[in-house]
Amino acid sequence: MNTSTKHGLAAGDVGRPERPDWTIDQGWEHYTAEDHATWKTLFERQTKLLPGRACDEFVEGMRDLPIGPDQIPDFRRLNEVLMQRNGWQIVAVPGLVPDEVFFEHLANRRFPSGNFIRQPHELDYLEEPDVFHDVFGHVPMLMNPAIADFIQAYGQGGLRAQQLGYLPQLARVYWYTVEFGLLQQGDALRLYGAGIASSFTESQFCLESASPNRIRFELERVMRTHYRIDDFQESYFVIRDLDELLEFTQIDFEPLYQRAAQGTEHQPGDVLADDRVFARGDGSYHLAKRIN
Ligand SMILES: C[C@H](O)[C@H](O)[C@H]1CNc2nc(N)[nH]c(=O)c2N1
Ligand SMILES: N[C@@H](Cc1ccccc1)C(=O)O
Ligand SMILES: [Fe+2]
Repeated sequence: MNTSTKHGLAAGDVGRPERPDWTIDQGWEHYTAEDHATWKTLFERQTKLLPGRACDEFVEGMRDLPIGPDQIPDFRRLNEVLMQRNGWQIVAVPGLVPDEVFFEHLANRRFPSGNFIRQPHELDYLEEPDVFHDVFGHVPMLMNPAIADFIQAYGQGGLRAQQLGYLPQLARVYWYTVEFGLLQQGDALRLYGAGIASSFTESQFCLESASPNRIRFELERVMRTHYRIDDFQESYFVIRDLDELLEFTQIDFEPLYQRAAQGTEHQPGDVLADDRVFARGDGSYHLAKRIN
């Protein structure tokens, strides 16, 4: 089987996963020199940007992992470290997998990662998560105990939200935390979301541009808020620290889902009267009482 094709499927097998859980071999031996060179380009430009922008926990996770510029990481080696640290492992998948498959993996502390890498002409934009987004963006954070437990609980919560019929509300929580979350670190804001940690342009935009809103995270508010998949976020939501995520795992989401689904939905750029918004002055952020 040629596992280096984008979807990792053998000929004649198109559209059908080889295993019911959609996992495939990473096929590390099949990466080409060009694939490794793409990784190196992405790794080097992103590593320069992240000090002072990514939270300390991201930098520490990266430091402790066998992830470097020269090669696309081998999941077998990542798993030795991750498994020993907190029982998580990476499994290779051909791209986006169905929601229930995704949740089932997360609930069992398996993180599905695309095995393919983007093409040189799509360094800044791609539609499906590739190995750079999944490994560079997500895996350092998975080394952190709070994120490790939160993402497992999200998998369990996903299966429940599906049964209750509130998947859109739950997916927004994931989007505005694990993918695009900011947190407070001293007087500054830092990024911890993988979607911004792995993006050359958005890792700068989310912290330095005057244009997006940076709003104190509030669960029900986030559950009501649509997000953009085709452009920079218009709003980022800010948590106090990663332990705040653990508090969410203890909350029964069902009543929040019900209220969020009945109430008004918000567009990505909306700022509401009750929002607490971070404003920037003199290089540090402070929480404005209210901006409107
Ligand atoms: C709602 C859910 O979190 C989301 O849509 C899932 C679906 N399948 C996925 N599949 C992969 N490989 N990676 C992902 O991030 C997701 N996200
Ligand atoms: N506590 C949530 C589950 C969950 C945990 C963590 C993140 C998201 C959701 C529930 O009751 O369903
Ligand atoms: Fe992601």
